[in-house]
Order: sequence, then C-alpha cells, then structure tokens
Amino acid sequence: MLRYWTAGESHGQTLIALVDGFPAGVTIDPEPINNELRRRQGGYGRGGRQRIETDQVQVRTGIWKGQSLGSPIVLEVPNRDYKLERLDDLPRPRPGHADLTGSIKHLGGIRPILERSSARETAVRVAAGGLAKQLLSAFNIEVIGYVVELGGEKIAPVAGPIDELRKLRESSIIYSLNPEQDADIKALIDRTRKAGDTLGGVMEVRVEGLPFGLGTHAQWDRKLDGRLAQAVMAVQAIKGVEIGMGFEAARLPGSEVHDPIEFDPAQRDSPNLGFTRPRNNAGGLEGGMTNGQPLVVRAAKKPISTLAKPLGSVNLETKEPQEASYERSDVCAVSAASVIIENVVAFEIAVALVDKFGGDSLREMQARYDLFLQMAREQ
Ligand SMILES: Cc1cc2nc3c(=O)[nH]c(=O)nc-3n(C[C@H](O)[C@H](O)[C@H](O)COP(=O)(O)O)c2cc1C
Ligand SMILES: C=C(O[C@@H]1CC(C(=O)O)=C[C@@H](OP(=O)(O)O)[C@H]1O)C(=O)O
Repeated sequence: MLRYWTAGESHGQTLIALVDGFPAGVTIDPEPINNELRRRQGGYGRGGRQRIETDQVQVRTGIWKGQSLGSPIVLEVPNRDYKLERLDDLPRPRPGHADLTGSIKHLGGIRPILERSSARETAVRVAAGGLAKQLLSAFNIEVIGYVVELGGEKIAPVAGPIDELRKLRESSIIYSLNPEQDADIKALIDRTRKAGDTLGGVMEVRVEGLPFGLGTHAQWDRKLDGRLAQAVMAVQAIKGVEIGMGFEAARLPGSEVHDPIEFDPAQRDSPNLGFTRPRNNAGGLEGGMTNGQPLVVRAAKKPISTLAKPLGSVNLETKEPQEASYERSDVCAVSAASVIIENVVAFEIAVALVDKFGGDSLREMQARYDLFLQMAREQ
C-alpha cells in the first residue's frame, strides 16, 4: 500500500514527508519535484515568507543512483525561516485559524498549534506528489491543476490539449488557464491587500490518461471519489470538494446529468478502450472507480484567516475583547493551492494505481497494466 505522512513545523528546522510503499525501479529526478515546489511558492498575493524561502527537496532515503529501491523514501524540505525558539506565543486567536480550538484542545498556547496547522507543511505534500507524478508519467498519466475562480471572479477556461494548458498555466501569475485575465485579478488582489483583507477561490484539477477501474465500488474506504475528497479537503483552508458536475448535478434531471456511452473503434487501443462519452459530467468517476474519461476535481478555498485589518477576538489572558493578532500573512494563496491540490490528487491516483497493478516494482506494474488492457479489450 502506497501512503505518506509528514512532519515538521512552519518555523522549525525542517519539513519531512515519509513515503512508504513506493515501487522499485522508478527513475527519480529531484528537478521536477523542485519545479513543483517553485510553483507552490509562486502566484500573486503571497506574503513576506516566500521571499525568505527557496524550497528545494533533499532525498534522504529510498533512492539509489536515481532509481527507487522499493524501500521507504524520506523527502526533506528545510526551512530557512527557522526561528522556533525565538518566537513568542500569539496572545489573541485569529478567527478562521486553528488557534483558539487547538490551544484549548491541547491545554497550551497558540504557537504550538499554528506551527503545525500552517500550510507551510504543504511543501512536503507537494514533494510527495512530485514523486508520485514520476510514477504516473511511466503510465502516461498527467495531472494538471489551475485556478477557475478568485475572490468571486470567474476565470474563463481556455479549452485545448493538456500540454497547451500546461504551457498557458506556466505563463500566468495566477496559474489560470486564461493569463489574459491576470491584470484584472492582480488589481483585485492589490485592492484587497490595501484594504487589509484577504481572498479565496476555486481550483480545478484534471487528470488525463487514466485507465478504467482505479478505485473500487466494493468498499467505502477504497472508493476513489472518497479518497480524493479526503486528500483535497485535508489541505488547509479547503471548504468544499466537487467531482465533475458536483453540486450542480443535484439540481438537474438525470437525462441532463449522466453521460451517454458511445464506442469508437479507432480509440480501442487507448486507455479508454474505445468507450467515449459526448460529455463528462461525472468527472471521470462512476461507482468510486475511474471510467476511462478525464478526472475532474474542484475545490473551494476560503480566504486567508490572518487579516492585516484584524477581526474581533479575545485576549486569552485577560478575556477582554481585542483585535486578533497579526504578524504577516498571505493575502491570497489560491494559485499555490492549485499546485497543492494538483499534487495531492496525483498522490491519490498513484495509490490507486499501485492498488490495482501491484506495488513491488515498476516493471511488474507495467506488465500487469498491459495485460489488463489486453484482457479488457478481448472481453
Ligand atoms: C497555500 C496556503 C497558504 C496559506 N497562507 C496563510 C497565511 O499566510 N495566513 C493564514 O492565516 N492562513 C493561511 N492559510 C490558511 C490556513 O493554513 C488555514 O486556514 C488554517 O490552517 C486553518 O485550517 P482550516 O482553514 O482548514 O480550518 C494558507 C493556506 C494555504 C493552502
Ligand atoms: C510558509 C508558507 O505559508 C504560510 C502559511 C501560513 C498559514 O497559517 O497557513 C502562514 C504564513 O506563514 P508565516 O507566518 O511564516 O508567513 C504563510 O507564509 C508556505 O506556504 O510556504
């Protein structure tokens, strides 16, 4: 079983992801992982911290001469802003953050809670996703995340093949599919910063090249839609997850929601085995399994909790009303969130791929993948 955990504080010495169950024989290059880390640090509206950090992955275990060994892999991203012992506690909890509840739950201060609840930890989730992507690319599976809405402004998608979308996104300051809208969105973020406020948004992830049958209909905790929802919802500040048409499907009749099934013999050799759909409202998942269509997951991110013009709070010592604490903060991290979500989705797809085709070695997985496609075609 492929899985990972993370450790590390926002201003501690380092961050670590321990990836267990990663197959042997996958060629691993740290540079694409560093590229994911760079993208996660970018986007317009981030705060002073990103000027301090230059995230670089250090592969500590599990890889030898550029190949995975089949043993646990430790990925490390050190913090430059390492100052844990110099930091004081925050006196006034920030509404929307983990401060109040965490300090009560752990019978302590706010600092130990914010150090671990901070989205700084997503650096190593992204590193784990960047590793998983190198397994996925051996199966021609590609994962791409982008921003579709920011601060209530819809960002018009640009339709096109996935590699064009990738190029477009790389050129955008908000990682949208429509860089022409960047100037407007930038102005919106500038206005929000001036007002001491913050913004959220909606991100989408698309996965192409998926075979039929990742996930299962047979047990609740292995259904891929459920797994994806947990992975995405567990990213800091995510408040909603939709698959395909999502909530809109509840408002329309079945005839407008479900995707008719067609067959195109010309596509018989592709992972969809020739089964095509004139639309993809299901977002590539039916019955908790991939159905040969592109997977589409969307997530809603709430605005950043720390406001330069703080909301009302209570001083935890005196219990007197006082503004929430403010040190520094992002104003908007929706672009970063699109990179994070892309990578946590990539990891879950890799988990499902290993579940279906076995996880000891890449060579065995590929042989079983090819055999499966052949058997499914012949059925
Ligand atoms: C990429 C990213 C950057 C974030 N930056 C900040 C920040 O600078 N200040 C802040 O208060 N919250 C920030 N957050 C949100 C908090 O981490 C989040 O609200 C907090 O952990 C509470 O968890 P919850 O919102 O999931 O309930 C960020 C979230 C993400 C995904
Ligand atoms: C450090 C990152 O994000 C941080 C996430 C975060 C939070 O509360 O979630 C608060 C801020 O931390 P700081 O107070 O050190 O500026 C962000 O910068 C990062 O994404 O690399």
